[in-house]
Amino acid sequence: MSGTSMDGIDIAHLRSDGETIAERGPFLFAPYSPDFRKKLAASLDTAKSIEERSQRPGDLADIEKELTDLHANAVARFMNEYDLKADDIDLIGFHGQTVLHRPGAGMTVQLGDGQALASKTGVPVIYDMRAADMIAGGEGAPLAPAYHGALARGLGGEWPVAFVNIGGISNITCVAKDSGLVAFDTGPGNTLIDQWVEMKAGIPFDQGGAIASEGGVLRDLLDHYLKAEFFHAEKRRSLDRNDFLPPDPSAASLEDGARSLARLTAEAIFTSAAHLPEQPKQWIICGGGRQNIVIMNDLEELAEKTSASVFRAEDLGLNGDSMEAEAWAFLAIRSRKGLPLSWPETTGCREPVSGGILAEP
Ligand SMILES: Nc1ncnc2c1ncn2[C@@H]1O[C@H](COP(=O)(O)OP(=O)(O)OP(=O)(O)O)[C@@H](O)[C@H]1O
Ligand SMILES: CC(=O)N[C@H]1[C@@H]2OC[C@@H](O2)[C@@H](O)[C@@H]1O[C@H](C)C(=O)O
Repeated sequence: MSGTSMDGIDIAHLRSDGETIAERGPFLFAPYSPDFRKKLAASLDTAKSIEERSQRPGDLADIEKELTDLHANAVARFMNEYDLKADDIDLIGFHGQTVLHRPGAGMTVQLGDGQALASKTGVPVIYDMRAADMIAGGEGAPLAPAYHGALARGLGGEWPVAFVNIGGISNITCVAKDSGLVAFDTGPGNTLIDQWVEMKAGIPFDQGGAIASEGGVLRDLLDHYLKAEFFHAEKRRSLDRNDFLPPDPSAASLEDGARSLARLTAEAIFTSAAHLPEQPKQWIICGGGRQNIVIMNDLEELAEKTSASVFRAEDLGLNGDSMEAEAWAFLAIRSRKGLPLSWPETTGCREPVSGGILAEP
């Protein structure tokens, strides 16, 4: 799995029948080099000219090849580190890198050559898992909810339970005790914070929220984002990384900007969650944003108003870094068995729909 923050490749090993989780295995993160991150960032602009999803304008074909090779190398490292052979792995779930996501136009593009990954690793690969959902009228995202639902069944405590993934973009899955899942993207996660600290100080992210904790919230800056139609529209929709852009560098000091954008991440989650049929009693936070103490404190403050509790995934024995990669393994198994990856309540598709393409080595 390589997410919208474009920081690297997450690899997780999962044993499951696509319904329940038998075992969560080891995890490895293979970071991209600063050079490759730059290439990926530039590829988002190049991808804007794509009119048909198989097109690879400019250097996108080269980047796709490099990305696939990096994934194959990361899989080899993972197998070596954990003493696994190709025969020990039934399937690889391959997300690829989203470079364009336009649900309104029914188009989502992930770079990544599933066939080449299967040939290089010697393991069957399931890839392109978002496309079928879009053909069925869905947003193409989020897809992790199927896995959040399976994880929730193993938890105790009060219901409903919400899983919030704070990655580049944030998304929520709300699981009620006796009914299905409701899920949607909630707004900016870490991307704006990453872009802001990069722009102002040349650093890739605000480690631990240290910069934000030195700043103050600029309410006007925050309200400008929260006024966006995305938060108030009747219909929930999925986000492209470029749907929200960072503030102008002159808009704030480094610290106040980081503080305000951290607050935005937290308030965006609660503003979007107001569209849920029922408010969660437990909030489980995963994704890199859970490491930002300022975001976490803001979430706790906002949850207190509804007498709900906020947990880091680790508090409940889960792994907030590997969860998305585990989800892609789980989805690959479901795809192989023809089980749904998405439902009307998770992506807005017309009926439950499976998806993904199988590539044999
Ligand atoms: N120690 C940390 N302190 C603060 N922020 C962190 C820390 N570690 C990671 N992050 C943030 O988390 C981001 C990566 O999160 P994650 O890997 O969950 O995103 P992703 O999976 O790429 O995105 P998405 O879920 O949107 O697809 C980084 O870009 C950074 O902003
Ligand atoms: C198009 C796309 O890649 N969307 C990502 C992105 O990152 C978070 C959020 O936006 C979510 O909708 C999705 O990823 C997660 C893993 C998902 O589909 O569940």
